[in-house]
Amino acid sequence: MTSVLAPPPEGSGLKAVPGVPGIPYIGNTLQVMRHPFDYARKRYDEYGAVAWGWLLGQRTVTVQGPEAAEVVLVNRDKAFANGPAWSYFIGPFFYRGIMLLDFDEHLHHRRIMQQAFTRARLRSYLDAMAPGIVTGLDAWRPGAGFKVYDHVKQLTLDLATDVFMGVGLSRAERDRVNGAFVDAVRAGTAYVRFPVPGLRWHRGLRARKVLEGFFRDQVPAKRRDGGDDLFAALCEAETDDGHRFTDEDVVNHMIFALMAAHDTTTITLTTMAYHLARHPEWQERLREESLALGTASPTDAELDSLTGADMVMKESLRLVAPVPALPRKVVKDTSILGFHIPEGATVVVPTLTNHHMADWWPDPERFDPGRFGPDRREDRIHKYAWSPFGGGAHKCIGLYFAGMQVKAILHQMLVRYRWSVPERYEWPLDTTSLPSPKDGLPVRLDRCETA
Ligand code: HEM
Repeated sequence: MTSVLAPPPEGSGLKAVPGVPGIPYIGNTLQVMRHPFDYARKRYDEYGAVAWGWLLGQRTVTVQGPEAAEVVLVNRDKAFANGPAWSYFIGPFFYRGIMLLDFDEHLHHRRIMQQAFTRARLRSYLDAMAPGIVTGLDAWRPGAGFKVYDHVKQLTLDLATDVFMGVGLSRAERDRVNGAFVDAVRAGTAYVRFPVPGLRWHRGLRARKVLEGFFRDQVPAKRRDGGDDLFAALCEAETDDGHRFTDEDVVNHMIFALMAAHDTTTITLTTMAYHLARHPEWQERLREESLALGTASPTDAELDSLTGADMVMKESLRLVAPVPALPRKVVKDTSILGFHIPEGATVVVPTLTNHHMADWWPDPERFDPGRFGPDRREDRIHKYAWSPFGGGAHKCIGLYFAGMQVKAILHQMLVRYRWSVPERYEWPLDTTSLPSPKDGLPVRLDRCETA
């Protein structure tokens, strides 16, 4: 039965947010997590862009479409806060990560962090990453049933150890740290949100301790010795007016940055690999583009020139947004597109499903990288129609780095391997946590004759 979230203040001219809340606390959580696309379409058809329901234990207003996304992400009257919203999901595991800070404090940290993401720094990260990409890919074993997701995830985790931490680790130590990250990320979408030994939440809390201990032990040496990695960059980062991170800030930001970087990049590359397997003509086009560079280790400018790869990356980020939803807590009464949004509610921008809205994207389910070509630029329909990196004050600080890393890895994959899936294969996408293929995306991997 339809019920309104809260009556709007008298004389405000605002409308009440409609919705079918469902059973308190549980509501429509299972449908949203298991069938996000169907559910979003149904809700949009019934209620339009702004509707509410219980989701993961909270009264949640889901706002669909780029217009509402812009209001929330640009956050002109500072009514939407990141910290309390994200903390609910990942706070115990990613405590005081920059995405969980708000307003003046967030700005203060962001200005310092920006020093670790300058063009010069990114170039040195790319240089540090290049040998690891080659070694990692050369170790892949061609054949049937090669699980792309699992291998790419291992590769991006290993690269993170080189580029982000810049510390030589034994395989066992790497696996311990990498395992802790995996547990910390998975904990965010636990159904049971308190520590029961053996379950996701409990494992996440234990993982946080492992990570804190690991980074805390390394900070003094990093501060002393410096380096070309993100860890050293965060230790050295200083604004023009002399602000720097404390040791605790560095630990918190490192833990967060690793999480922010590796799963998102893995999902992007896996989605690209999936569509390139289903569309061999695009795979060939990108391979030719890569081979035409005529170099074993492309520079950032050369990677930028891979326009086909860029279009495929954008289309893959559209079809599967690695961060599927951006939650915000409403810290004062406000409005979205004429609807009254009361303080205390949670608002969610569902990027994953927004990118599939037929009102904004022609033939939205179709893999069609050409929509990002210079002659079409379908994303220009609205500034927030394509927003896999979010927007406003919290817009992804690593978006350029992500593009470089994804293209550097894809380039090396294309020149070494050709991969395919059976004609009718469709991947089973798991959307209960960050999106990923349930089957790991098994492909037939063959070495290219040119490699
Ligand atoms: C394809 C890959 C990536 C995607 C799709 C992605 C997506 C996002 C999104 C949607 C947000 C905004 C969250 C919000 O507004 O609540 C964000 C924030 C952030 N991302 Fe990324 N990200 C990617 C890669 C990276 C990489 C490689 C790094 C680091 C090297 C990174 C670091 C961050 C950080 C630090 C924030 C928080 C920024 C802030 O709150 O000021 N991301 N990312």
